[in-house]
Amino acid sequence: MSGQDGETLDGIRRRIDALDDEIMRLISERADCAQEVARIKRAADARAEFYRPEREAQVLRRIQAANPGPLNSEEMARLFREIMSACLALEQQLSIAFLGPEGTFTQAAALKHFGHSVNTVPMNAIDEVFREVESGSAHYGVVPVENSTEGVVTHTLDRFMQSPLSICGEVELRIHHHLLSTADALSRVERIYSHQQSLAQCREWLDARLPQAERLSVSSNADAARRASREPGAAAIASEAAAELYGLNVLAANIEDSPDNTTRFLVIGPRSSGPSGNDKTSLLVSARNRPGSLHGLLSPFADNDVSLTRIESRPSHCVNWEYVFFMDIEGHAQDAHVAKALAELKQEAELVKVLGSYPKAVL
Ligand SMILES: O=C(O)C(=O)C[C@]1(C(=O)O)C=C[C@@H](O)C=C1
Repeated sequence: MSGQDGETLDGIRRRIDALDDEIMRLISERADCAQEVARIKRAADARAEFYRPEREAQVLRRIQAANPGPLNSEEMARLFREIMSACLALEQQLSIAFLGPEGTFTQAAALKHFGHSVNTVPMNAIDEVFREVESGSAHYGVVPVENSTEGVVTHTLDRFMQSPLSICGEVELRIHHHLLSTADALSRVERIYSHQQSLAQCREWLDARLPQAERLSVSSNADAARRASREPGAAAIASEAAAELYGLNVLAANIEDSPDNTTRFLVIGPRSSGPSGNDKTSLLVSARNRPGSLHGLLSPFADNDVSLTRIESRPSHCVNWEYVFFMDIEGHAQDAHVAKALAELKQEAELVKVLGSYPKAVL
């Protein structure tokens, strides 16, 4: 057998072997560099942070911009994410608390962000993820914050009102829902378990294809998959990972109503990230109780050319009928124009808490 210019299959495979040797040598050299970086960080500060989200974002953005193909940029970044994950594990073995159980989209988001060389630790609730990181039992946590079709996860926003933790990253994940069951046909499905957000995201498909089946909301899609694996006649709406983990058949794939159904997750940790050159800042702001106060909260951004990309109001839980605003703005709190806007905002607002500055999601 020979290729276009007469090279035999054996010949190409010999070339691949030689390239693999070279790739391995280069990865090992890179890992040596990471160990050297760790020594420098340790010498500078005994309690040094080894994980540097801003540097990781810069590495991945540079790789995506320089990628010559034929692999697409997302795929190339995914490979480098794993190399970096393995290098970081040589510096420090990270444990990452996530909203479990095993097989949730939040776990997929944690692995997408940190790569597979970390320990992911499932928690039963968003509150427990926060507590695990607050107590120092886990280095970082990953929690869902908003979905493109169903809106914000209010539990996560509310938890920031009391938490000393900062946001140090964000992850965006395209969400594909599958109908999973031990049954082998749709006609045998009597009950469907899923998280209420997933049931909502597949409402039209369910109305059209399984109108007679009972819909039951449970704490997570992975919990739904676990139930479906035990109960005849039951199905779950969950991910492909959950299908594998619980040994279920995919009765129907990609049943979400919106084809670009995306969920955004936040990475929480003891401090926010340094500037990466393309960042976001999340704020918790409460207005003074006087006329025009909302206008006063927004004008510092307009006056300093800072884009406000999201504003969400939530009851403050301190005083009845008082509200706090969660805001996302473009830029890092250390960028001069953002720092100026924040200083002006502090003059206007009752309270301004910077929840964190962090690199915009890369992949
Ligand atoms: O540059 C650093 O600070 C490193 O520790 C190296 C490295 C990498 O492998 O590129 C590893 C971990 C950090 O999170 C960021 C980058």
